[in-house]
Amino acid sequence: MARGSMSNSLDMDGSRAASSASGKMSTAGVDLAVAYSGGRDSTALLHATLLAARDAGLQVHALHVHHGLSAHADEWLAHCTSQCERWHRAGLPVTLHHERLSLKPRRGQSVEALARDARYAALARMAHAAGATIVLLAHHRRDQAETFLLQALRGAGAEGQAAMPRGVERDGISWLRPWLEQPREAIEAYLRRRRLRFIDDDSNDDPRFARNRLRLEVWPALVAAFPQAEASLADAARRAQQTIDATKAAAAAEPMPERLDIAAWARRPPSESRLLLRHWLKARLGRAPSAALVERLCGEIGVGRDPARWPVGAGDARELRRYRGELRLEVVPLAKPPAVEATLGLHRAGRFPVPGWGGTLVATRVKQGGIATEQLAALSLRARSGGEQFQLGPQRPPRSLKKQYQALGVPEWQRDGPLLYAADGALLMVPGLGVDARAQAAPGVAQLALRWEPGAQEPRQPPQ
Ligand SMILES: Nc1ncnc2c1ncn2[C@@H]1O[C@H](COP(=O)(O)OP(=O)(O)OP(=O)(O)O)[C@@H](O)[C@H]1O
Repeated sequence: MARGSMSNSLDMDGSRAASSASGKMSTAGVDLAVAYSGGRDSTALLHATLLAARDAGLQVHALHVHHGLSAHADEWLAHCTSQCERWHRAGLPVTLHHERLSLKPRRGQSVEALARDARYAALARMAHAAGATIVLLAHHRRDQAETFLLQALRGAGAEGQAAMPRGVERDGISWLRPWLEQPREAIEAYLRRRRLRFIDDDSNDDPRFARNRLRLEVWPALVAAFPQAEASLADAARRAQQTIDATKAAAAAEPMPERLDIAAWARRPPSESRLLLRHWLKARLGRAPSAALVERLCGEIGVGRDPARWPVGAGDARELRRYRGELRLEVVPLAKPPAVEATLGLHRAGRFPVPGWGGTLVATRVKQGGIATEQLAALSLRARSGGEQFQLGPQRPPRSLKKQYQALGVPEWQRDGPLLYAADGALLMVPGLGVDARAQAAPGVAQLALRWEPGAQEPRQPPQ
C-alpha cells in the first residue's frame, strides 16, 4: 500500500523512521491518524509517527475515545489533551480529536466487546471527519500472541487463530498495526529513552476480563517456562493467516458451479468448506454473503429433509434451496400462478414478462430443438390441470408431467408456471421440461427455444 509507506516503516527509532519515511512521504499525501488511548503503546506510536511526519511536512490526527466507563476517563482525556499541546508547542504536527461515548451494556452483554465495537466506530467517525484514510493502532507482538492464545482457548479455527491482521480495509479506512511484530520490551525502551509519560488503565487489572487473567496470571508463568512463547505464538498466528490466504487463493481460482454438491462440500476440512461456501455464495449472489448466512448454512445444509430453503437477505427476491443433495440459488416466484388462461403472441427472441404468472418467458433464436416462429403468433398459457402428456425426445414415449419431472429431477418450485399451447391445442412447452419433442420445428425452419423463468425481477448476474 503506497499510501502507508511511512506507517509501514515506522520503527522504534524516531529519527530512523523519519529519514526512511520522508522521501516517500513528500509525494504520498497521506492523511494519517493514530488511535491514541494515552496508554503505553499508543503514546510511543504516536510519538514515533509525529517525528516521522514532522520531517515529511505532514499533520497527524490523534484520535482519543472517551468510553465513559472508568471513573478516570476524564483524567485520561485531560492527559491526552495536555500531552498533545506540549508536543504541539515543541513543533510536532499533532491535532487531537476526541469523542465521548455513553455505553449502556445490556444484561449479559460483554462490556469488553461493546467497548471495542463502539471504539472502532468512534475512531472511524473521527477519522472521516478529519479526512484521514489511515488509522494506526499500537498493537504489538505480545498483544498478538495473547490474541492467538485466547482464540485457541475458545476453540477457534484458523480464522480466529490468525488473530489480528497487520492491515485491513474497513469503512473506507486502512487500519494498520505497524508494530505488530515488535516485542513489548522495545516499546518500553522507546518510552524510557524519550522520557515519555503515559497513563495506566486500571481496568487492565480487572480479572473479570479473560485477557487480563491471561496477562496477569498465565503469561508470567508461560514465559518463565517457555522464553520464546511470545515470538512462537505470534508466529503461529502468522502461519494461520498464511493458510487462510492460500485457501482463499485456491478457492478463488476454482470455477464455481451453478449448484453446490453438498456431499463433496462436506468432505472438505471445516476451515476450507467455510471458505468454499462463502466463495460459492459470493459467485452466485453477486455480492459477499453475510457472516450470519454462512454460519447458518454451515450448520444446516447437511441436515434435515428436502426441500429446505434459506432466505439470502431482506429485499432479495431469491432464496437458497437444497434439492437432491445440491444447493442452488433460485428466484422466488412473486405470485402463485392463477388458474386463468392468458394469450400471447411471440414474433421474436427476447424476454417477455407475463403479469399474473410471476415470471418471464425467455425466447432465444436456435437452429434446432425450438418451435417454429409461425406457431408462436397465437399462444395460450394455462395451468396444469392433470392428465397432460409430455414427450422428452423424438424416440421417447409421451409420459405424464409428474413422471417426466421425477425422471429429470426437476424440483417442485421449478414446476410452477404456465403450460404453453398452440392455437390448435397442442402442448408446446412445459416449465422445467422444455419444448415437447412433437412440437419441435424441422431444422432450417425459423424457430425459437422457450424457457420459463420464475420471478418478476431480473435476477442479478454474478460477477465474471
Ligand atoms: N480509548 C482509546 N482511544 C483511542 N484509541 C484507543 C483507545 N483504546 C485503545 N485504543 C487503540 O487500540 C489499541 C489497542 O488497544 P488496547 O486496549 O490493547 O490498548 P491500551 O492498553 O488501552 O493502550 P495502549 O495500547 O496505548 O497501551 C491501542 O494501542 C490504541 O491504538
